[in-house]
Order: sequence, then structure tokens, then C-alpha cells
Amino acid sequence: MKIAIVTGASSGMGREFVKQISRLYTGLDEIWVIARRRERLTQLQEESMYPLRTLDGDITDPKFLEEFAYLLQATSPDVRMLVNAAGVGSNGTIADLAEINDRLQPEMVRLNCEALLEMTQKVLPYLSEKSRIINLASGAAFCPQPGFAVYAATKSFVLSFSRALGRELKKKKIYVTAVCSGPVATEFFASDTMKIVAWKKPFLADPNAVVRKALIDSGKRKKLSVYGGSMKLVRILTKILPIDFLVWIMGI
Ligand SMILES: NC(=O)C1=CN([C@@H]2O[C@H](COP(=O)(O)OP(=O)(O)OC[C@H]3O[C@@H](n4cnc5c(N)ncnc54)[C@H](OP(=O)(O)O)[C@@H]3O)[C@@H](O)[C@H]2O)C=CC1
Ligand SMILES: CC(=O)[C@H](N)C(=O)O
Repeated sequence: MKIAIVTGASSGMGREFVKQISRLYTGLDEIWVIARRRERLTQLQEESMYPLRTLDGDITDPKFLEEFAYLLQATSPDVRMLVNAAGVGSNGTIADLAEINDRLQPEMVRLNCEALLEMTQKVLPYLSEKSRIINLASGAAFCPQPGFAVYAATKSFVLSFSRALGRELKKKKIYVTAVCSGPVATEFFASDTMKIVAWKKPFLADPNAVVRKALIDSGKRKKLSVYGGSMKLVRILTKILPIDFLVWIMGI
């Protein structure tokens, strides 16, 4: 059974990946969609040409991860694509966010880094030649960001992890792409602790376009998918400017 697996499939870019994978890829038997909001995943079936297997649960929950591992073992699928899209962010200083809720930032690390690693580890034995992993990192991975510190650090983890994993899997011809986009118009910015800052608003990208580029870049076996001219420029600047200057700019 050939499948694709998408985490964070109930909204934003994860949802868009399911729709576009369904349109662009032939030969799949199922897409496994993962998120906590079951009704959203069920509705998604209307937008997919492939049968969806709805796995509703919290990917930071060890029980969910155990059941997921058991399902993989029981069905032994040929996973053609894994998209790790589940992720959250909060902005504010580390001290302010800790005062609001001291679990907020540790849980962000647990979801954005640990759960992504756990999902990847579990799926790895079921990936075969020419299969793909797409990890949602962010342009925030390129540089430390005072006021968005833990989120940016989690995304640096995702980028670094993706690059190294891609190298490790090269011999097996399994290709890993880290998606490093700027702000994208999704529910990501709808939470009480994640407000989009004013200067980012003009740069908000359409999730449809970011995901389309990610799938094209993954098809081209690119290690990074960077959407839009402004984010490409940011990437170059973060390579050439001194780190202290960059951190100062980001903290203004
Ligand atoms: N929006 C942006 O500007 C950018 C986002 N990114 C990254 O892209 C990824 C997708 O973000 P985006 O689509 O914008 O955000 P959304 O908020 O729209 O989607 C996040 C998804 O993650 C799922 N999710 C959250 N927590 C859990 C959990 N504990 N277990 C399982 N699923 C969970 C949510 O589903 P549910 O609540 O149903 O569980 C939802 O489907 C994230 O990793 C984000 O960091 C990268 C660059 C820019
Ligand atoms: C939320 C993101 O990841 C985005 N790149 C941003 O910096 O706003």
C-alpha cells in the first residue's frame, strides 16, 4: 500500500499539502492525515481524490505515537511522502511568555522539534527509494529572533535536522526538503499568544503558493524551499551580515 502522511493536516499548509498531493501525485492508495481536530480532517475527504485515513490525536502524546507505530507495523505501508507540518508559535519575550504560561515554550519545543523527530523516526523504516520528507521549518530558522526566540530556535533545529537527515538518507535515494518561508496567511496567527507584527503583514504569502513551490522543490530534490524574493534576500543577508548585527536588527 503506497501512502503519503501529512501532520498538521487540519488547517493551513498541512491541509493545502493534502489537497495538492491528491491532485499532483498518481499511484497512492491512501493519504494519512494527522491533527487533533477530527471534524476538520473528516471534511478534508471532500477535497481529496484519495481515501484519507484520519488519525486524530496529539502528536506530542506518547500514547498517540505508540498507536501510530503500531498502525505502521500492522499495515507495513510504502510511505512515498512524509510531510511534517504540525507546529505552533508564540511571540513575546521569553520572560513574558513564561509569565503567561510556563508550559507554552516547553510545549512548543516538544511539538516543533521532539514530535517532528518522533514522527520521522517512526516512519523512516517505511520509506523506500525516491520517497520524500518535507519538513516545515521557516525563514525564522535563518537567524535568532529576540521576541520570537523559542520559535526561531525550534525552526533552526528543523532546518539543521533536515539538512543532516537528507545527507544520511542520500544513499537510500530518499530526499529531504526543509520549507523556509516568510509569514503565510494561516490560522497560525490566530492564537492569543501569536499576533502578526505590523511590518510582516505586507509579506503574508498564500499557503497555496508556498505549498506548490515546496512540492515542486521536493520533486527537484532541493534541500531548501524558500518562497518569495524577500525571503531569498533575507537568507542571503543572514549569511553575510555579522550575527550580532542581525540579532540587534531582529530585536528592534
Ligand atoms: N504561517 C506561517 O507564517 C508559517 C508557518 N510555518 C510552519 O508551518 C507549519 C504549519 O503552519 P500553518 O499551516 O501556518 O499553521 P496552522 O496553525 O494553520 O496549522 C498548524 C497545524 O498543526 C496542528 N497541530 C498543532 N498542534 C498539534 C498537536 N499537538 N498534535 C497534532 N497536530 C497539531 C494543527 O491541528 P489541530 O489544532 O487540529 O491539532 C494544525 O493542523 C508549522 O510548523 C509552522 O511553524 C513556517 C513558516 C511560516
Ligand atoms: C511564522 C513563521 O514561521 C514566519 N516565517 C514568520 O517569521 O512570521
